[in-house]
Order: sequence, then structure tokens, then C-alpha cells
Amino acid sequence: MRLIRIAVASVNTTVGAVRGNVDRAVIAAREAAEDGATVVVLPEQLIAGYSPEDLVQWGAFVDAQWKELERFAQATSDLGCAMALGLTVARGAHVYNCAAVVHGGKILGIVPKEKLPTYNVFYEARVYARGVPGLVDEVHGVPFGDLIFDFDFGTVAVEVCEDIWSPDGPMRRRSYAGAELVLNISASPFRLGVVGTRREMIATRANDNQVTVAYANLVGANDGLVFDGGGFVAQNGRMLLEAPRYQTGFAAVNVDLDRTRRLRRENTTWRADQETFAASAPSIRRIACPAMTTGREKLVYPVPPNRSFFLPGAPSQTTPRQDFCEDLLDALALGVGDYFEKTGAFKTVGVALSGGRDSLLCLYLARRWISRRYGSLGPEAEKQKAKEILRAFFMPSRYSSGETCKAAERAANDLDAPFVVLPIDDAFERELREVEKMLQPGETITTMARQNVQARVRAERMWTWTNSAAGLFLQTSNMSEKAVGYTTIGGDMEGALSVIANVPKTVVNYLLDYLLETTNMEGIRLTLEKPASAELADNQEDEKELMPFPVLDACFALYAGEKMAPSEVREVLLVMFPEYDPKVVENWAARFARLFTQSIYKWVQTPLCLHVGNLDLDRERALQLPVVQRTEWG
Ligand SMILES: Nc1ncnc2c1ncn2[C@@H]1O[C@H](COP(=O)(O)OP(=O)(O)OC[C@H]2O[C@@H]([n+]3cccc(C(=O)O)c3)[C@H](O)[C@@H]2O)[C@@H](O)[C@H]1O
Ligand SMILES: Nc1ncnc2c1ncn2[C@@H]1O[C@H](COP(=O)(O)OP(=O)(O)OP(=O)(O)O)[C@@H](O)[C@H]1O
Ligand SMILES: NC(=O)CC[C@H](N)C(=O)O
Repeated sequence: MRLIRIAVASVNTTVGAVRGNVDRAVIAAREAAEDGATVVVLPEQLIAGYSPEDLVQWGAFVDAQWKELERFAQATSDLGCAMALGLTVARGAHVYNCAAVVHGGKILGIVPKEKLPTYNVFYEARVYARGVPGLVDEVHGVPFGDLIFDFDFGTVAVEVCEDIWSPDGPMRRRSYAGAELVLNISASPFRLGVVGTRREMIATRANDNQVTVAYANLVGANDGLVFDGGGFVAQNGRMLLEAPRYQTGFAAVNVDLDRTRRLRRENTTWRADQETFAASAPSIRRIACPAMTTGREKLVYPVPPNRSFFLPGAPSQTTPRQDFCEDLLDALALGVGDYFEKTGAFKTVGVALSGGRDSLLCLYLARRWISRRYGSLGPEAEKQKAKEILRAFFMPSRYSSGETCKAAERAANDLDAPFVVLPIDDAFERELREVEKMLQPGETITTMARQNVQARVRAERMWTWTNSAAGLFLQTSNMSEKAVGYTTIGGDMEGALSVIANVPKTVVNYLLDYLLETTNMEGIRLTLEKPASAELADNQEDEKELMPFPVLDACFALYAGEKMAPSEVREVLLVMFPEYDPKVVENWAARFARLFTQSIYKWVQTPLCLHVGNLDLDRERALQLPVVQRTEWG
């Protein structure tokens, strides 16, 4: 047996908070060491915060990170464990996204990331240079490049996040070169489905490379990216540890590294591949780490929790529906809360609460974060915090119904948000009278303008409130209405942070159904009783003005996600929705495509939004589409 204890640690960093980030990392490393860790894995860009984007073009920001790395090494010099953590490092004209290996007060080596994600929400190749196989150099007198580290307990490689997302990443050649343990430092943002992907991918890499993989992820949100934390340890394909997510701190497991070596010896395919590879392999520099790790003599063999090497473990206690909803709600709540807290600009969070679904979900998410953040103070103190922080404003016009008012009031009450009613009819009339004066003969205020002015009066009030109450004004549009421009510029499109802009309306409804079932809140029940309505004109219903939301969301997934032509979308819809008249379905497909293209100009001007899905409308971090375009190709 060659036992080691591996800790994967999640730290909640803020971009630029180099000192605060390192202070948190020192605490995590110290706690893990006290728990007996031999190796502690910390996240990607731990010192800078992720993602620093163009900030790494500021030399002083990069230099400060090296100083902080030295401080980290000093502050952990008494610990017996080896540690890996992330930072940006300059080398000549280039900057690299790196993993540093630290032990006994020394920075032992720096390994640059090789795979730089530049797709979806990532822009790394824009600012970083990539590490290359066989690179050997020094920075600040420390080895830099394609390195592996010989410790007293075994041979270790480090790599950075995306490096593990390719089967042809550096893990392969470093494993063939002798690494038995690969530490992956990650900043992997949450998006639906990613957890299963990570789990399978990490187990697969550990199996392909006959290696032990320890993976640590960042936790917390920065701008629109929400990192869900957690971590994994997988040995030659077998998952040994899955750390809890949405938590700071660490999780640890004992591992017998001899098992990795034994399986390599047994696996003739791996050995043959290694021999072939070794014949033309780039040289990988081995770093001797003379200081001894401590505490390993106390470690015990990791027996399976169910005390059987043959029987399956305990089944999952949760359903896929629960996992889906809880995960998404946690991610969105963390996104709102960290934005509120980390910007340091706000004292309160305000929602224009309509008695409708979208604004209710946004208010619920802010309340959920308060519960996560202050729940440990006890229920009364938590309620008090909610009352201090949350604000709900109901602003009825002549088109608002009594039912929505009741639903809004009850929901605010359920969620401990002070509730204020502010009618807008006077302002609505006054605005229309003034705008009349702007018009020339032949021009009249249109029906649409009459609708939009209501949304704009509300938005203006909300901004004036933010100025006076240090309020974070939550923007409440969902992704489906964003896709077809069913929002008003300067109206309900206003706000400081778009909370559910990446959540389709069918998912908004699904989450609220789930919340009604699990919380039994009367405010949710009253809200769900009425069909979704903008209430900007008499008898308005969103689905009648647009199309049924399941159809709209299908159009969106097929057209914007799968990049199908409208004719292909139509074909799929006909199979998917046989209950509707085919002519109507054809019209919906064509209408969606038209509205989608016509609405790009709208979503390019929406506020920063939380990303929780792979398909999103955001020109900075998702679909990059020109506003001015013709669809002569479609
Ligand atoms: N390509 C382009 N590039 C730049 N700007 C462009 C443009 N096309 C129009 N515009 C400008 O945009 C204006 C039209 O946009 P906008 O003022 O937003 O108005 P518009 O899109 O005409 O109307 C807003 C829609 O959102 C619905 N709505 C509003 C509010 C709440 C809700 C709800 O669901 O609760 C729904 C409402 O019922 C209506 O159908 C034009 O008058 C023009 O000034
Ligand atoms: N009477 C109102 N009082 C306060 N805010 C309102 C009112 N009507 C609309 N709003 C604001 O405008 C936003 C847009 O309205 P929209 O109808 O799209 O969403 P919703 O009312 O929250 O949900 P749903 O579409 O399911 O009815 C609301 O989320 C809310 O923030
Ligand atoms: N920071 C990264 O390299 C993240 C990229 C990786 N594909 C992920 O989503 O986890």
C-alpha cells in the first residue's frame, strides 16, 4: 500500500481580489492539512479570480499575482502537504494561465495551460499564450513548462481545467512519462447537464490514462458566470470522491497509489501504447521535490462506505427532477447573491413584482440566496435579513387585475419582502399627453406605444429607487421572450442584472410548479392560477400573442441551438406537436424565425445576465450575431 490523502478545495474568489483570494486559499489549505491531506488541489486562477479576461493585459495585475503566490508559499510553509493552485504568469511578451506547485514554502514549478477554451462563454485564447509539449524554461527562477513532480509518495502532474476536456491533453503524455496522480485545477462554470458530463469525462480520463485524477473546481459567481464548486477524485476509472457543490471548503479521500501502478502493470494495452509513445515523446522535465510530505503514516485504507467490494453503493436519495430544479435554483441564487455582495455597490435588492411568473421567480431567487447566506443565523434572523435586503414594488395600471395584485402581495409576504403599491395610471396619462405634443399631423400614438409607456414608467421609477436606496434592480425577462423581442426597450428590459435571461419560459413554469409542490407557498399558487400576461392591454395573454411556450421553446432550441433552417424547424415541429393544425404550426415556425432575427437588436442591449445553459442570447458570451442582416439564405 502507498496511501496518500487527497483534498479538493473550492474557494470563492473575486476577480482582482488577489490578497483576499489568497487569504481564503491559505485557510482552505491549512484546514485540509489539519485533516491530514498529503495533496491539496485548489482552483484555476485562484489568485486572479476567474475570468480575468483583458485584465491580464495590466502588467501590475500579473506581477501582483506572483507576489501573492510567494506569500501563499510562505504562509503555508509549515504544512506537510503539496499544493496546486492557479494564477496568471508572465513570460516575455506572453501571459499564461498556469498551475503552480507549492510545498514546504517553495514554489516548485509552474505549468501553463495548453488547451485554451475560446468558445461559448470562454475567451482565453484572446489573452493567453498556450503551453506547448516539451516546453522547458524558468520564470522568476522557478521551472516553467511541461513538468512532472517527483514527491516522496509518487509522481504528480498538474494541468489546468480545459486540459482535461480533450482526450489529447497533456495528461496523456505526462501519464506515459510516469505521472501517477494528475491534479486538475478548474474554473468550470455551471450549465445544465455539466455535472454528469464532468463526472463521466473525469472517470474516462482516469481510465484512459490509467492514472489517479484529482479535480478541484471554483465556487461562486463572477459577472454572469456561476461556478458550482465541487470536485472529484477518480482512480483508473473508479470514482472515489465526489465533493459537495455550492460550498466553500474541501473534501478529502485516502487513495492507495499502488493500485494505479498495479493496474498499469496489468494493462497490456496501456503499456504497449506507452512504449509506442515513448519512442517519439517530447522531453518532459522531472522536478525533484526533496522535502518530505508528512502525516501519511496515520492514513488508513479507503474501505468502501457499504463495506463491500462487490455490491453496489446506496442508491441516490433524489429524483432527476429534484436534481434539475435544485441545481438550477442554487446556481441562479448564487449568481444574484454574489453579484449583490461582491460588487459592494448595493444594500438592497428590488424587483418590480407584477403578480406574474418571471418577477416572482426573480424575487424567490434573491430570497433563496439570503436563506443560503444567512440561514445559519436562525429563522428569525434570516427573515430579518430578508426584510432588510428585499423590496417588492407592485405598479398597477388600469390593465392590472385584482388577482395579480393579490398574488404579488401574497408572494412578497411569503418571501419576507416589504411590499409597496405604486399605481402608474397618472404618470401613464401624463406621458401620453406630453408625447402627443411631439407628433406631427398624421402621426398618432400607436397601440404598441400605449403598451410600452407603462413598462417604461415602471422602469424609470425603479432606476430612481436604485439611486436612492443603493438598490440592485433585478431585470426579469426570460430567454423565450428575449428570443422574440417580447420585451420593451427602456421598459421591462431595464435592470442592473438579468437573472433569468438564460432560462426558457417552459423552465420558468417547471421551476415554479416544483417550488409550489415543495414550499406550498400561497403566493406561488395565486401567481400560477392566471395565464402568463403582460397586462399592458385588455385581455392580453402571452401565448395568444406569440404561440404556446412549448412550441416557442422548441423553435428556439432548433433554430438558435441546432442552427436549423426554418423549413427544417417546421418539419420537426410537425412531428413534435401533432395536436395542432399543420398550417398553424408552419406559421409559427416562420414567425419565430422572423421575430428572432428582428429582435437581435434588442438583446444586444440587455443587462449582464446569468449564464446557466449552453444556448443563450448574449453577444459577449454566447451567440455572436450581427444585428444588421438579411435572411435571403433561409
Ligand atoms: N433593428 C433595429 N435596431 C435598432 N432599433 C430598432 C430596430 N428595430 C426597431 N428599433 C427600435 O425599437 C423600437 C421598438 O422596440 P420597443 O420599444 O421595445 O417596442 P416593441 O418591440 O414594438 O414592443 C414591445 C413588445 O413587448 C411586449 N411586452 C412589453 C412589455 C412587457 C411585456 C411582457 O411580457 O410583460 C411584453 C409588448 O406587448 C410588445 O409586443 C422601435 O420603435 C425602434 O425605435
Ligand atoms: N403591475 C406591475 N407591477 C410591477 N411590475 C410590473 C407590473 N407589470 C409588469 N411589471 C414588470 O415587468 C416585467 C415584465 O412583465 P412580464 O409579463 O413579462 O413578466 P411577469 O409578469 O413577471 O410574468 P408573466 O409573463 O408570467 O406574467 C415583470 O416581470 C415586472 O418586473
Ligand atoms: N476554465 C476552463 O478551462 C473551463 C472549460 C471547460 N470546458 C469547462 O467548462 O469546465
